[in-house]
Amino acid sequence: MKLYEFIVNPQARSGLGMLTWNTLEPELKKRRSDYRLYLTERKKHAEKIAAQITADGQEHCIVVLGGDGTVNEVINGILDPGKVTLGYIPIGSSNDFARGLKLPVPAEKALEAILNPEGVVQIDLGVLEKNGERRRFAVSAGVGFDAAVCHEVCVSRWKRILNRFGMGKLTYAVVALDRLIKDKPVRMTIRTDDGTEKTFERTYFAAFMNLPFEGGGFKFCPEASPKDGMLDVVVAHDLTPLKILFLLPLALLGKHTGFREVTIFRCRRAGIFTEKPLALHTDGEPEFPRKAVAMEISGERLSVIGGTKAAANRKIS
Ligand SMILES: Nc1ncnc2c1ncn2[C@@H]1O[C@H](COP(=O)(O)OP(=O)(O)OP(=O)(O)O)[C@@H](O)[C@H]1O
Repeated sequence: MKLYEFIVNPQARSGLGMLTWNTLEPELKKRRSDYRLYLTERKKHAEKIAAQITADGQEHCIVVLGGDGTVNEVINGILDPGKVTLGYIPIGSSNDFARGLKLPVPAEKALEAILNPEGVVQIDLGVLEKNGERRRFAVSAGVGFDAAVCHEVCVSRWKRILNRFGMGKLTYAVVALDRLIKDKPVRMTIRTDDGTEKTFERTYFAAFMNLPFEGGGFKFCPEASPKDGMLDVVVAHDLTPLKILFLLPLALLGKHTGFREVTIFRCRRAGIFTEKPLALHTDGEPEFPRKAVAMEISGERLSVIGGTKAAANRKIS
């Protein structure tokens, strides 16, 4: 019988993680499923747990119950992504991993799809490289404004307050407005693996995307695919704050792409250079600010349990 290793973030979405686990565990017991439970106790604990589980070099089925941040920690702890099948029960505030892969969101449905899998999707993983250190990402990594928003969301009391009303996603909008007033755009140069160099004089952010959505549903790179071995890059530059306010709602629908202040391109690897250290994130988790970083598609692939048969076989664009 398959052993499911459940890594549960009890604090995801301000405590919903534990409540959700408590409603799902009886179902596992009823079905006599073979499972082990690991509750995360602090930041980066999921990474340690995933490292311990996979240290034997064998194949494992790891089920994550949490948000995008917990998924990020788990993929960074895994020894060899090629030997892991990942199930996901999305209960975070943003859920861009589930959204991008069209995974079922209601916890009962997500569990059902994991226990009775009708297919898996093989996805690429991205890597952010800084000072010799490598961090994998599944959804996206960003430099600048979007990362500064992630930093602030992590410490924001708004997230706790809005999560109580099931509106945690709104935190990103509230914090983004605040940053918009405070942050000044900077000069950024991006060098890609095909030898192209692009310089943007007044850059708000650059996001390197493996999946189409980040920030709780912003469809920044509508064509991003986790299966094409490429990163889709979106750069927001030369904007006025007013124009950003105009474009952000359009970005929820992926309708921001035709504007000249939004540059989108594709690459396998990119070096990013800025005049001052900028905030960074991988899958919404803040990283230490740097002036020079690299992003790339890692070449590793991870199997993710799909939803229904239709979802598992559906072409993920
Ligand atoms: N027991 C814990 N106490 C406090 N923080 C924890 C605990 N376990 C994990 N964490 C941290 O909680 C953070 C957020 O977790 P997660 O991403 O799962 O939920 P979320 O923030 O609600 O969702 P999303 O990332 O989708 O917005 C992660 O940075 C993780 O390290």
